[in-house]
Amino acid sequence: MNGQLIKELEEVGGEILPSNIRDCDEIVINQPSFTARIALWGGHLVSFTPTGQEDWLFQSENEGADNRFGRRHFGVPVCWPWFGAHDSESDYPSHGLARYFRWKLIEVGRFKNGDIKVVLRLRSEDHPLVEEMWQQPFELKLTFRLGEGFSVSLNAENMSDKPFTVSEAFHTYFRVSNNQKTLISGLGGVSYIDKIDNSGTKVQDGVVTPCDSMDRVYLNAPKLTEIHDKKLKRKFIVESKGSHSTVLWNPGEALAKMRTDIEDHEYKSFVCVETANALANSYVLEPGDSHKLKLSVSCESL
Ligand SMILES: O=P(O)(O)OC[C@H]1O[C@@H](O)[C@H](O)[C@@H](O)[C@@H]1O
Repeated sequence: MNGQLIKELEEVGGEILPSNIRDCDEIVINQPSFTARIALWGGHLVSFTPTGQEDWLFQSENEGADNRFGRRHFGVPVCWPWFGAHDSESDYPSHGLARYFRWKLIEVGRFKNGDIKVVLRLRSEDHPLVEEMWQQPFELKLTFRLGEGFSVSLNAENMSDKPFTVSEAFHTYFRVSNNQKTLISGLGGVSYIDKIDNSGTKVQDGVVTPCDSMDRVYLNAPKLTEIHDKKLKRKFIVESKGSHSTVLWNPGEALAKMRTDIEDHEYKSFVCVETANALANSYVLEPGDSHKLKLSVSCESL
């Protein structure tokens, strides 16, 4: 890796360490007010832990399968350029290709207010398999802003001469003390596709609680959602830009037991609130155009 970048990373209190995620390096940033980890594998924020608090993000104890598309994606996985199953290729992984390749660190520094900035990039030409799975050239840039809270922005550019359709998400695993007692507000009155009830359309009545065994795509969703955790006396404020869908997911007990990437009981410790453009909110990216998807997370005491 570029020596100058390593130096700049060290200047902001960061270092590159080996990780057990696909034997791929991880960026670790230690500040007086927080510690954060970003995996180059999949370009995802693995952990964000303000000093004296529990991690805001969930990680499984399970090592996951070791095959090419075996997953080990918690924290804030990046799903792009398709969300869910691929339209025609049944052997392609769900939720796109971005979380299965090594991203490159291209910039590190500070924002004006002192927040840490880390930028990663994935281009189609970085790996022959990327070009095989998605024939039209693209460039993805992920910008992490780490401070009192964190934000992640995904800038996607269509470098080809033809339009393509994108569905995408930040599939964030928020750590909670007990999914049964977690409450999500901000989605009242919004229509959603209930994927575990024959993908029927329903309308959200008030808050979502308990957060158990659910797989819902809220379409044309509001920009602000809150996750209330009474036991930890905290709420996450989840704000989105360039996103029109919010996806809520928790596997529940039965599905968790069938999955090979999490321990049986771990479904109780997270809820996925995903900043997305999915199903009817997918969009067409014209040649030369780019689109920015942004997630900002802050936390307040309850
Ligand atoms: O196992 P994966 O590919 O990370 O996906 C987990 C879940 O992610 C959610 O976003 C989907 O709506 C679910 O249908 C899916 O099961």
